[in-house]
Amino acid sequence: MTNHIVLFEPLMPANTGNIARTCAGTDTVLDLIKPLGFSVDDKHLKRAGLDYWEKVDIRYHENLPEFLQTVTQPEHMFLISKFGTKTYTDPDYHNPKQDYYFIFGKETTGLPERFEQRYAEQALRIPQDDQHIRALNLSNTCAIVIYEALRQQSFAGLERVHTYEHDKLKDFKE
Ligand SMILES: C[S@@+](CC[C@H](N)C(=O)[O-])C[C@H]1O[C@@H](n2cnc3c(N)ncnc32)[C@H](O)[C@@H]1O
Repeated sequence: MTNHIVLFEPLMPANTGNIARTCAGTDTVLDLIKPLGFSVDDKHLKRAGLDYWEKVDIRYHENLPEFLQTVTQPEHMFLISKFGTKTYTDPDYHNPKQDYYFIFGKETTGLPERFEQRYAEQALRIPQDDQHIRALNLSNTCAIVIYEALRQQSFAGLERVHTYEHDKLKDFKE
């Protein structure tokens, strides 16, 4: 089973850097659909994700149709959209034989309307107060959704208990 975070035409390097860090920490593949709003040498991207970039399985796609050709199980592809009529916690993500794809829109305009309409049944919303904000921050939504999938997968492959030499809860150091 592989989880994928898919970013459609991301614009802001700091967001993508943060998301790369989340991917590195959760063994999640990062699919980037071009055009990107930054160069991979961008200093903001590096500042947000430099230590992690090399540790992430990053796959670049020239455009949305090209990305879609790589999805072997379209029924396990989810559009993360505030227009979704289902909640991101509704689907079952726990099957170890499946790959799961979570597709996020660009910071300004989200996902293309036609794409949202075509896969409306697979669009998931993260509940929010629409009177106060128009949308959540992209990198936060990635973390929210991937951790729900991981929770359902019993955090397989991740350390539930830390492996650090120094234990702040136990070792007392002046
Ligand atoms: C800043 S939002 C873009 C908002 C854009 N105006 C739109 O129409 O979607 C960037 C991306 O974050 C995700 N997002 C933000 N808030 C969300 C929410 N409440 N539910 C689901 N996805 C959300 C979506 O993937 C969205 O495409």
